[in-house]
Amino acid sequence: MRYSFTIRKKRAETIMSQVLYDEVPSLDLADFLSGDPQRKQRFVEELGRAYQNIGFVAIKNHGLSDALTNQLYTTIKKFFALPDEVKMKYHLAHLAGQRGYTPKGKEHAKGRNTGDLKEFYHVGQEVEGNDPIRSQYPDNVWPTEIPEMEEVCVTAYKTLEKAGKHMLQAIALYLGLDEFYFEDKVRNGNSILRPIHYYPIENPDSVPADAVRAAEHGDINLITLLMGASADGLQVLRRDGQWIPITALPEQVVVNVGDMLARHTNDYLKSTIHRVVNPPREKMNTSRFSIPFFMHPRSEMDLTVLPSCVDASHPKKYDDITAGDFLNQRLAEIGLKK
Ligand SMILES: O=C(O)CCC(=O)C(=O)O
Ligand SMILES: [Fe+2]
Repeated sequence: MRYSFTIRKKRAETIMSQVLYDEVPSLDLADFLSGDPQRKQRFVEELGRAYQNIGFVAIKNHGLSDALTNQLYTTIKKFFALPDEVKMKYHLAHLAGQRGYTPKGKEHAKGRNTGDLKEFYHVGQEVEGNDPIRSQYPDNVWPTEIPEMEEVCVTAYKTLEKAGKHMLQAIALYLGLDEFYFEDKVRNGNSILRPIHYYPIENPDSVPADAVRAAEHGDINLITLLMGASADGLQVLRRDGQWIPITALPEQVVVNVGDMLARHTNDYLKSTIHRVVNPPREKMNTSRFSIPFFMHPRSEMDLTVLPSCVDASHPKKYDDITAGDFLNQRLAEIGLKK
């Protein structure tokens, strides 16, 4: 039986408001794509329930092969192993970190001044077809020292983008929208693949006392698909204030709700605060790598709160804004844009 969105929402809220997850739920994207209406519906319900609560799931069968994953890690490790002065050739300050390399300690979480203990590389959309949006995006930059980086990163980008579109179809169904509601909004969207290196620190006393790998934050975008989250350190903040470690398996990708989707749904779906904590002092001299894919829509997407997410007990919390304006606001707040 299918409930209307409002009834389903109320029912889920009464049942689920008591639930505190001890771990992030695991789902199989193959269920959604199986062609079996019941399996598909179950995926939608479980995903929605997780997103109303903890804001994170771990999924398998996302389409990224082990071979591609390994190739991607090998490639980005080679890049980050280059000397800082070589990597700095790919730091393009005028692009607000949108493309290429961002050096150590540059980005900080919203509301903080101390930079995170990380360096990263941004890969943006390679526009397909004759879409005039091409003129909005800066070109990708590719390090000449690592010739395979372009192909590996673009292939991973397109694969994660496809998985992200399927996740958005499931989200749209959960919200009582047309399954393809997000399709035209994310076509040639402003998504970013961000390989991150949390670099080794030989002397922990040499960094500010409050410096962490990634300080607590919510992601800016619609949804994030995160590879490599299984390495120790990533934690999500549960509603009761407790930090829950993410324990994804190597074959899983973690997919979480970002602030744009939370805003569009009036916080019906939760953009949960998360962080990457430092290892114990004696292990500060080790590296950690992760590769989030931040799925952004086209800048013109209207993030105005969906009318179906507003009622007497959930008044509209956010002003109307486009995705492009929201992104610019947030880039300034995290130190990447003036
Ligand atoms: O490195 C991780 O596991 C998470 C990174 C993250 O949350 C981010 O870059 O937004
Ligand atoms: Fe994040």
